[in-house]
Amino acid sequence: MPESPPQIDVLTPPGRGAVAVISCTGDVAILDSSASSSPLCVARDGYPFANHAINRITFARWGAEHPEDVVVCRTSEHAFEIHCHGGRAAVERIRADLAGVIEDASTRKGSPIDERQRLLAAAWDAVSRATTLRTADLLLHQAEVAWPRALQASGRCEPAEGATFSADHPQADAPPSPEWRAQTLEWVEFGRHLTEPWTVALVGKPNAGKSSLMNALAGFQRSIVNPTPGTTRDAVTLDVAFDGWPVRLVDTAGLRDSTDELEAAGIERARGVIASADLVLHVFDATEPQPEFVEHAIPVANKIDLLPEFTWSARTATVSALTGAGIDQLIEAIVAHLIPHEPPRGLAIPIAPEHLTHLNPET
Ligand SMILES: Nc1nc2c(ncn2[C@@H]2O[C@H](COP(=O)(O)OP(=O)(O)OP(=O)(O)O)[C@@H](O)[C@H]2O)c(=O)[nH]1
Ligand SMILES: [Mg+2]
Repeated sequence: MPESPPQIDVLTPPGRGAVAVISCTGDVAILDSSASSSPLCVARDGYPFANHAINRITFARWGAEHPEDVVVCRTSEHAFEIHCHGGRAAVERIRADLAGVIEDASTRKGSPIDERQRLLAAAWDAVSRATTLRTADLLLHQAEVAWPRALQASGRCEPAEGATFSADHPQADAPPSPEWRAQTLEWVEFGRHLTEPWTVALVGKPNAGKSSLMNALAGFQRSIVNPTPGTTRDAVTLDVAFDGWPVRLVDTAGLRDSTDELEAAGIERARGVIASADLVLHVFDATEPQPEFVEHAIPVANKIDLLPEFTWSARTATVSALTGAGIDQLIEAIVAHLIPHEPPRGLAIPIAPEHLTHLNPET
């Protein structure tokens, strides 16, 4: 059975933090070696990491160019941790550098990381980027069951004549089967959103109650609410979970012709948000005439608490951001719109860019 390649995991949760912790299975000596002239990381005490005691922390500098202060700790003979600045760029740099030396070392050892190992590592990496329990469960199923199975099935691992079949010796460069490819490519967007939230933009005229609605959907005051039209000047985002699905709400500046330079810039930004959102909620004041709706948007009649009675078309959501009436139904409508179906359990779907490249080698 071939050795499994070292696994890199970010242990700190996704999002901003002061410090991030990256764990890596494998020998810490990998930090001392490098295919290029300088080692990946140098301990402040000058000793190679391989000489350091287990569970002792060591201050170190990461990288020769723009070095970064890190703390390295061997946690066992075959694992170590790197504690670094919690910003996304620092984490990504260390992860990429580590992946690079692991790949170099495997190639030098004459056991290059094959396609199957790379695809499985990418799936596990996606698991570590889950932001909700629901997506974590789906991603775990992908990494633990669906992808390993897909890489054994569909003719990918047909043993050569006379050879014994082994799941650990797949035919690394065999193309994905056309049946699986056709089925799984339907789930590209769904798979992407398991690690990146769906975006829902709230747009509409000034004072319609977009910021109030964002706060009502979130359950707390995120966006400034004011009777003065033109209060929100720039897009305000908030990450929430609806029914366990990660959703990024984007509150925008009210859409109107404005001579105010700052407000006009905000409105321009709002149009950009509309173009890139997965779903648009077009919020309007229910006491005012119904506007012409943004294409593909869900119309949302707000302030229904001010109306004794109302009749809107079935596709219009009716809410009061003030009293909370209709908010739960609106959340249900948002979820039904964003996630009308889920892939069948067991089907391996693309959850990392590496999976897409594997399925579409020409791109
Ligand atoms: N009665 C009632 N008032 C509401 C409701 N929602 C918002 N308002 C009021 O309407 C006014 C405008 O609300 P905002 O949430 O700031 O409106 P907006 O659409 O974000 O406005 P801009 O940022 O200026 O584009 C505030 O005075 C809110 O208190 C509602 O459901 N019922
Ligand atoms: Mg606002």
